[in-house]
Amino acid sequence: MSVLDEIIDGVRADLAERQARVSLDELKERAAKARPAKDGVTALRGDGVKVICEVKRSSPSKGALAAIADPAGLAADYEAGGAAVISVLTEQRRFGGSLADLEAVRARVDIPVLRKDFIVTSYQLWEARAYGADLALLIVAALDQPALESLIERAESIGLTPLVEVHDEEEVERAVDAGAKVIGVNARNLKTLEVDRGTFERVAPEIPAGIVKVAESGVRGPHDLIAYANEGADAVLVGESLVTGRDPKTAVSDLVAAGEHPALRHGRG
Ligand SMILES: O=P(O)(O)OC[C@@H](O)[C@@H](O)c1c[nH]c2ccccc12
Repeated sequence: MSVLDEIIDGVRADLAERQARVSLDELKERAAKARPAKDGVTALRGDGVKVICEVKRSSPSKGALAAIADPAGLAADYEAGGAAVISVLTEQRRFGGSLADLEAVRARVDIPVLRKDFIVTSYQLWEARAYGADLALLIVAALDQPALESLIERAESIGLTPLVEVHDEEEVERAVDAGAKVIGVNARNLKTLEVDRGTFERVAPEIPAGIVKVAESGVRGPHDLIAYANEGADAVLVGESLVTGRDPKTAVSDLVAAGEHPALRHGRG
């Protein structure tokens, strides 16, 4: 069984518990009271490379990264540094996150918030909306094609922007066929947990013009952002280097400044 399969088994067990506690109707009521979702596509397009900053306590590959006693405070630092979107890991077992983290972050920042989890049912999309998310991650490798299609549709119908994650050319094709408007290329293979920074350069040319391209994982600092930008990234998603660094706000503003440099040639379109 791959790491991804193991993670998803745990996610399904935790999900079953929440579903036993909170009915779908209750979630929908809560979602109806949430502030309307902000458009994730707009937030990730435009001049300069957008920076998505992640609140992440631990990871399956590295174990504990940072305690993050105050996720909302960290998100506020990210926002002050110029982040375009905040990503909040809500998976509990391997990443140490929760819906409470999502809710706390949502209450503190004005920019869009991404629910980062292993979403396998529409219940989780309703949760995302109920706890204030504007975007939700959908991992192609975790879903069969009918499930991917229906989750993209459901996400959009309730106002969420799906960030559809791929690892190779075949998954790009599936994402595009399913109607993805924002595609994230994850340099970390979720089956082996290895990071290959060459993944984006290989896979991004398969993504049609007009779709927002996000380079995910392995960004250590401005030089990695610049490399991804030159390979056509509209945005980068950064976690570990921000949560383990000493000054997240400055680290984000250094990334944002690098992404705004006029010499950068973005592959936008
Ligand atoms: O911490 P990093 O290497 O900067 O990576 C962030 C993000 O890309 C990574 O957390 C991630 C990308 N896709 C995921 C899917 C599930 C969980 C986590 C992820």
